[in-house]
Amino acid sequence: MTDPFARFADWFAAATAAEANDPNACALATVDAAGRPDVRIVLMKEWDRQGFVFYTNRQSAKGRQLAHTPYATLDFHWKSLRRQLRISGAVTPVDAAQSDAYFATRPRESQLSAWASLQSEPLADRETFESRLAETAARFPDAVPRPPHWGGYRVTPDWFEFWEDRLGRQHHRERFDRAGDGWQLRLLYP
Ligand SMILES: Cc1cc2nc3c(=O)[nH]c(=O)nc-3n(C[C@H](O)[C@H](O)[C@H](O)COP(=O)(O)O)c2cc1C
Ligand SMILES: Cc1ncc(COP(=O)(O)O)c(CN)c1O
Repeated sequence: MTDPFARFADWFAAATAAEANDPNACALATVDAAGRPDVRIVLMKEWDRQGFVFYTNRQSAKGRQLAHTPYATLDFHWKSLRRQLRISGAVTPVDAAQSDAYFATRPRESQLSAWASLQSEPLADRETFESRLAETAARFPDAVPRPPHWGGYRVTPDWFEFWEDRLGRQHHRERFDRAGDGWQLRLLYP
């Protein structure tokens, strides 16, 4: 199979069937303005041939890092399957219509949190956050609009690596590199 998206569909379906929770959880690696790496878990919410989308606060540490260096690597580890998948490429913001559509599917509490949380900024105490949540709830008694600073990012892959555990650490690694309109598949030593 030399189509990494078809392979992704297979592996993601298997992970969805096998994992106890969050088969869409992946580590998101970014680079800060000083060239230092950073990493945290996000949930991959949408994907197609254009790439893999997660949602966050664009003013967070990761948002600032992506504004400065618009590249990222995602790393899924499906423990029950003993599989790892890395996906790396350029990152672009998801457009307003798609971000609005996703935001509208979230529970009200999560929507309020997106307004009330100054994600990654220091928080003096828990009460400060709770009073910001209460103010936001009063401000939006009905539908909660998407905050302008909250939205999706799409990682458009230029490579994938599908890693599978084998006995004796003789693992199987398949690396797909973008090559013109298609993909070049090579094995890597474990
Ligand atoms: C399982 C799991 C899923 C998460 N999903 C997201 C997510 O989709 N978006 C998000 O902004 N933060 C998510 N978080 C929180 C992030 O890991 C992180 O704490 C937060 O985004 C701030 O990261 P930053 O300071 O590097 O920007 C998740 C955490 C866990 C443990
Ligand atoms: C702060 C934050 N933002 C966004 C998400 C994405 O998931 P959801 O849209 O389902 O809340 C998560 C998931 N843990 C999260 O913790």
